[in-house]
This record gives sequence, structure tokens and C-alpha cells, in this order.
Amino acid sequence: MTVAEPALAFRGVDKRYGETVAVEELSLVVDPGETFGFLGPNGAGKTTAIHLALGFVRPDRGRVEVFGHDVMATPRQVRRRVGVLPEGFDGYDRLTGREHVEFAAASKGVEAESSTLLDRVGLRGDADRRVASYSKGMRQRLLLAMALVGEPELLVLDEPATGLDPAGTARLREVIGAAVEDGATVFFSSHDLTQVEAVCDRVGILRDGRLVADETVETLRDSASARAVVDIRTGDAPTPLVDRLCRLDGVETVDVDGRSVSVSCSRDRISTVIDAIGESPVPIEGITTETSSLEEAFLDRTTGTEVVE
Ligand SMILES: Nc1ncnc2c1ncn2[C@@H]1O[C@H](COP(=O)(O)OP(=O)(O)OP(=O)(O)O)[C@@H](O)[C@H]1O
Repeated sequence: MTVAEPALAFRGVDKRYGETVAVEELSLVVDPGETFGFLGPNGAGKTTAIHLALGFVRPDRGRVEVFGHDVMATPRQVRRRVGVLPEGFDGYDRLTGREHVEFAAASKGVEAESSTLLDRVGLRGDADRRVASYSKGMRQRLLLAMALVGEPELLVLDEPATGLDPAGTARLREVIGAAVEDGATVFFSSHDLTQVEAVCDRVGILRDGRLVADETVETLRDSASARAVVDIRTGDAPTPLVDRLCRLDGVETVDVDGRSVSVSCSRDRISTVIDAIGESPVPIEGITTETSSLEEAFLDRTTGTEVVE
């Protein structure tokens, strides 16, 4: 019996650009058939990690493997098995959609059914128009068609939903679902939680180049449902209240915007927070409590405990 190699593995990877640490001590394994969401705010290091996975940049330390192959040692073999939707590529205005797909096939050394692929992303009727006349969303769909050339075993998608309208995002989800059904692994980088939640099995969260979470979407949801946000509207400057709230156990963030204060805490600390508000000398005009969403769970992991004013 052979044990399947991970589709993608970062093994203790560091990457710096001059003084900037883009990725630090990144260790992460994505198994074949998984749909992995790679989340993080702007500048967290997602694109750098993707460039490392594709062998576009060399790690300063550690190694990256695709299906067990070191991407720096065997870049060609690796790229043949990978389909990439890069961030920030708009295509070539003078070429048609079909020519883009044919170009992608030629550079990969494979045949491509351009009509089928363009149909899959909803561009069949526009296949022979020049990309100059494509909208942002159409360009993004075209990039997805190019990524699908050669039926890649690993699809690496960097912010694939950029510029897509709701129909486009639904189509993207459908295409990803079909690829996974055919046995592909998907590595999906995004700062858009809704997308990730809808599509992925597992999520890695990157913050300042470091992986701060690696868990299933279900676990992330559970940790979100164990949490709450208390929003307070004060009738006066809230500083004494904020000081008091910041000292409470179980309070994770206190955000202040004028006379609005938003406290994020574990659900079992809500009553303590409410008591502290009642005991504070600051007049209160209103309080609302919400249990937190996946989005808050994400933000907590990516911003940590802090006061934002
Ligand atoms: N070629 C480069 N030269 C210098 N610094 C770079 C380079 N590429 C990335 N960086 C820096 O590395 C850090 C990580 O950037 P990266 O683009 O990987 O983040 P990201 O998570 O993809 O962000 P975004 O969501 O904005 O695309 C940033 O501080 C960025 O300025």
C-alpha cells in the first residue's frame, strides 16, 4: 500500500524581502482532495506563500513540496500538475479569451478544449472577443478557465473572487466543487470569509507571515459561537469605562469609536461585562449584545487583543 503524499506541504519556511518578514516558520500540510482556505488580512503573506508553493521565489529556510516533490528542485514537473489563478493579472488586451486559454495550454504542453473550459466559467459567448472589451469579472472568469487547463491535480487560487458579481461567485463555487469531485486539491487564498466558509473544508489563518490557526471551518465556527460582542453607546467620553473593561478577564478586544465602545469577549463573560458597564461612572445610552460570527473569530485571530481608537 502506498501512502499518498500531501498535495502541498510547507516545511518550516521563512521568506524575507530585505527587512520585511513576509513568511515566517510556515509549516502546513494540505492533503489530496482537500479544499484549503488560506485567510489573512492584506500584507499577511498569502501571495508570498503562493509564490513559494509555485517555486517563483526561493525560501530563505525550509522547503515547499508539491505531491512530495521539492518545488525548487523539480519546478517543471510540479507546474505541470498545478493550475494557478494569480492575483493581479488582467490578461492581454489584444488577445481573445480563447487565445488566452490556448496560450495557457501551449505553455503547459497540453491540449485544451478551449470552448469547454470557457463554457465552464460562463464565457462561451465571449470566447472570440478581445480581452480589451472584457469587464473585470470576465477577466477573472477567464483566469479561472486558464487555471483549469490540463485538469490540474492542485488548483492554487489567489483571491479568485476579486471583481466577481454574485453569479460569478456562484459559478466559481460550482467550478471548484466540480474540480474537487474530480479529485483535485484546492488551495484558495482570500480575505473574504464568506467565500472560504462556503467552499473550504479547512482554514489556515496567516498573520504577519505566521500561521495563527489551522483548523476545520466547523471548529472555527464553533469557536465563533462561543464568543460574543457587546456594543455600548455612552453619553459621555468612555475612557473610564474602557479602562475598566480592558482590565476584565475574558475580554479580548475593546474597540472605541467616539462614544461607541465594542467589547469582544467569551460568551460566558457577558454578564461580567454588563456588570462592569453598570458599575462604571460613565452614563450609558444603550447596550446591545450579539454572539459573534465567523468573521469575528477570524478578526480575533488576525488582530489579537488590542484597543483600537
Ligand atoms: N517582491 C517584494 N518585495 C518586497 N516586499 C514584498 C514583496 N512581496 C511582498 N512583500 C512584502 O511581504 C509582505 C507580505 O506580502 P504578501 O503580498 O505576501 O501579502 P498578502 O497576504 O498576499 O497581501 P494582500 O492580501 O494585500 O495581497 C508585505 O509586507 C509585502 O509588502
